[in-house]
Amino acid sequence: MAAEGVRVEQRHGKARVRVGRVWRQGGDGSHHFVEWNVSISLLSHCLSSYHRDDNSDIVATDTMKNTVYVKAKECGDRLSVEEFAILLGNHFSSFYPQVYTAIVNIIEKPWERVCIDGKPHLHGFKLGSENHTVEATVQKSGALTLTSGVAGLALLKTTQSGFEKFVRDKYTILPDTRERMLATEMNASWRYSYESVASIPKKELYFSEKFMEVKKVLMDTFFGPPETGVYSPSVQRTLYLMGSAVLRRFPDVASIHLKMPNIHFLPVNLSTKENPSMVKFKDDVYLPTDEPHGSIEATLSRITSKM
Ligand SMILES: O=c1[nH]c(=O)c2[nH]c(=O)[nH]c2[nH]1
Repeated sequence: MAAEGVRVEQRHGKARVRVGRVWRQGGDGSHHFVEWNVSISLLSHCLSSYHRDDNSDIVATDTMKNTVYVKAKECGDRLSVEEFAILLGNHFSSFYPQVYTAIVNIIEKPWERVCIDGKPHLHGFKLGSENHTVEATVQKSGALTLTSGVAGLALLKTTQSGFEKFVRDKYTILPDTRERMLATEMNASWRYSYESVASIPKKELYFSEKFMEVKKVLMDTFFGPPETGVYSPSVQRTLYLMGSAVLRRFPDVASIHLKMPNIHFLPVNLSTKENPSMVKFKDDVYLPTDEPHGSIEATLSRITSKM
């Protein structure tokens, strides 16, 4: 809507609502625990608050924050972070007449059950490394887009990687190689094909299981078999193989975005006039670097033939 010749596109929400939830229902006395960082963004008809001093249509962001805790409390049974995001999105878009779209982002921290003397601890957890992310967009109609992801998955292999026959011009100094380290800190996100809240699988913890399986396919493809590995001719090629393996394996994944920075480990060579080979690089001593790094990303989806 335009007033006074000014168009307003707006949304409002609450960012970084942190919640921990324990479920103590295990028959064996075991506890389950999640830690979520929830961000909510609502698209709603509340232009009068921008145009005039009229807040009568605003859902207070403080109320959104409270709702996260109320809904966490109400979830008496364990649920996946995806289900919680959809539950919140569904609530906001259906409870308030003026809200037409709710976008819920959640980051789940990787708390993992510890093993003591080889035995899973009933209530002890340690923090792993990569986060589980989700974005659920829920429309008032019940239409859904659901994207899950893994953030900060650091992977490295010490061989079976090279880079050769690239563009060579007067600015190029990088030599061709068939022997280098390959390291990345990957962010991957994949969109599920479920298009409505009603159509998501009812199976308990379905998306938690999928998350583990997708991560496994990504890692298996990056590393190859344990004894032999698999040769990577470029980050681009490895990224493509990882993403297409996920599309092949999971019919309900419609597309996947992979962001794979190429984190460089530079060969170390040190010399003085007196000692020209103080340290001579023989694929052994490296200088790890954060910056600059290569940045390589792509989105893969199936080509559907229009027959
Ligand atoms: O796998 C790689 N892809 C590149 O695009 C690139 N560019 C570069 O300098 N090294 C590499 N390695």
